[in-house]
Amino acid sequence: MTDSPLIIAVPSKGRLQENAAAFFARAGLVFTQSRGARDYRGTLAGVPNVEVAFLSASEIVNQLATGTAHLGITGEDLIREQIADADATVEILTPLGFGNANVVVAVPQAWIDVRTMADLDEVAADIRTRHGYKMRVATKYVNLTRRFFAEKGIADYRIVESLGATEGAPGAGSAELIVDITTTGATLTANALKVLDDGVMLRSEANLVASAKAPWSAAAREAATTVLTRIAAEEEARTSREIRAALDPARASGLSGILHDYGATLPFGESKGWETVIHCKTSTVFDIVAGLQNLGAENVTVRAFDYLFRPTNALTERLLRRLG
Ligand SMILES: Nc1ncnc2c1ncn2[C@@H]1O[C@H](COP(=O)(O)OP(=O)(O)OP(=O)(O)O)[C@@H](O)[C@H]1O
Ligand SMILES: O=P(O)(O)OC[C@H]1O[C@H](OP(=O)(O)OP(=O)(O)O)[C@H](O)[C@@H]1O
Ligand SMILES: [Mg+2]
Repeated sequence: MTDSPLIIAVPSKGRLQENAAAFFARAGLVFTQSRGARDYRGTLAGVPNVEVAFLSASEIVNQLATGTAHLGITGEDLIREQIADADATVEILTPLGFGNANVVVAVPQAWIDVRTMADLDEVAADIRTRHGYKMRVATKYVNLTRRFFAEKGIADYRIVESLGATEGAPGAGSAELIVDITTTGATLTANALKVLDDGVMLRSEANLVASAKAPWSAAAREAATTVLTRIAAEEEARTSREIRAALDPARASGLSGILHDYGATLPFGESKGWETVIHCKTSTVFDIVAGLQNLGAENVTVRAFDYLFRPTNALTERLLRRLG
């Protein structure tokens, strides 16, 4: 236990696989897969005490919840659906900007008078009197659906658990409406379904998630710190730029206003001569360049980085704070 390795769960199939692999690669984290192994497992090149488990997005949630894996990439929809008290069990370290999809309530387009969740009350009553059964909702998001319908005051319905092709259920006659995940809406449209106006239950994306239940040995913490530090350095690099310019020392006092206005810094301290080096957020580059030119700066260059390592980073801090 004192030196049990860090286990990172990575999507091995489906919507998140490619983006997750690209995300780790950008951070300089390269998987080496042990071929022929019984287990679908790997390691991280150059980072000791790490085991990589290649799993489906839904199994990753299970392993984070039970503490079998320490870190994982998975969709927030699955976290909220599969873990009853997610905030007590896992720490969502950061959203990753891919795997975006909404969990929605959708009904047949033919129901022209049904636009909101409140309208479902009348639909349920109508189905009861006409057919003698409860309104049926097809979904694999059973827990999210129960929670959302309760919040909206809809109680007279029954869930029909669906394991695939949920959008086909109304057409097939096995349910009246559905709850499912959607990105482009193409599948809903192809099945003549529409999302209710207030029917977006959750806006989901892929997240980097830590388990609060896993055995966080000293070795696992150290490996996690290495991994998170690289991920943070890649993100910091992507969102930062370096500006270099020749600035007359006699006019350098004008610099502090610019730095203050745009939250920029002098990474090497105040310039001794003409050469001035600034770090700033990517979005502020051209405003700062204009400010420098107003001060008479010349030969202004802007550069991007591969990695930018700061003394601390939000990801590692967040994890260590949670682990106590
Ligand atoms: N259409 C979509 N666009 C973007 N992300 C999606 C989409 N559908 C699902 N996702 C995200 O990817 C996660 C995994 O979905 P995916 O369908 O790839 O899983 P899977 O491993 O194929 O498992 P299953 O066979 O149960 O669907 C979803 O829970 C969601 O977070
Ligand atoms: O809004 P859209 O862009 O059309 O995407 C939505 C579809 O994508 C997912 O299915 P997937 O293709 O993963 O197949 P699955 O049902 O086998 O998981 C989801 O379950 C929807 O059916
Ligand atoms: Mg799928």
